[in-house]
Amino acid sequence: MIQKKSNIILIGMPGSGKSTVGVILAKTLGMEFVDTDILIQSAENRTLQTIVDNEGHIVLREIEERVLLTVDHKKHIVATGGSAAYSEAAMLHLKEDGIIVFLHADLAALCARIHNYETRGIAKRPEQSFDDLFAERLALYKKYADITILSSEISQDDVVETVIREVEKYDFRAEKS
Ligand SMILES: Nc1ncnc2c1ncn2[C@@H]1O[C@H](COP(=O)(O)OP(=O)(O)O)[C@@H](O)[C@H]1O
Ligand SMILES: O=C(O)C1=C[C@@H](OP(=O)(O)O)[C@@H](O)[C@H](O)C1
Ligand SMILES: [Mg+2]
Repeated sequence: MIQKKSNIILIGMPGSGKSTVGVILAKTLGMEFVDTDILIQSAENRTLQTIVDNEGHIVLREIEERVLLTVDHKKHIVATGGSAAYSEAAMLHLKEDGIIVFLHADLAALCARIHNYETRGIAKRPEQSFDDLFAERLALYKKYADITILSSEISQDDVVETVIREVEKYDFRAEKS
């Protein structure tokens, strides 16, 4: 028997809309919302940028993997951080009960939305440009995505509508039981 998925997992670059779209999706579908960046900060009792500043981006990715592997939420919209896709173990764990939705915005749209590239706690090499990070990650997001939504040119509300339309084609149970 095919196990229906109960979560929607949002992945994508910083600025792709995971956190903001995630909240609207949860309200629209009557589901719960969790942002894994907040789970990390609660577990660590410090900000993501503090982790990067003090211990570097690799340690942030390791902490993120640990936290993602503890996620056992049901019927949640899960907004991940942009670096979640570096962990194969974490992505496969989230996929067990989640449809993975890649919010794919192009570089120009992302740059227009992100104004705090150096202070947002991004898990990147210190000298790494946003363009380079985008190129490095694209293959990872594509690898894990069940659904890809092109979100550069459309409003947050239209992204929400598109996600809902696309997940309906999957084995997904959003209804409350
Ligand atoms: N479809 C969209 N159109 C325009 N702006 C958007 C869209 N999606 C998100 N944004 C804006 O981009 C910024 C970053 O969004 P955010 O949800 O924090 O991204 P993420 O969690 O993926 O890093 C926010 O200011 C948000 O309002
Ligand atoms: O892309 C990244 O390396 C990161 C993005 C952040 O989340 P958003 O994608 O929500 O900005 C956060 O997880 C962390 O600071 C690392
Ligand atoms: Mg976010």
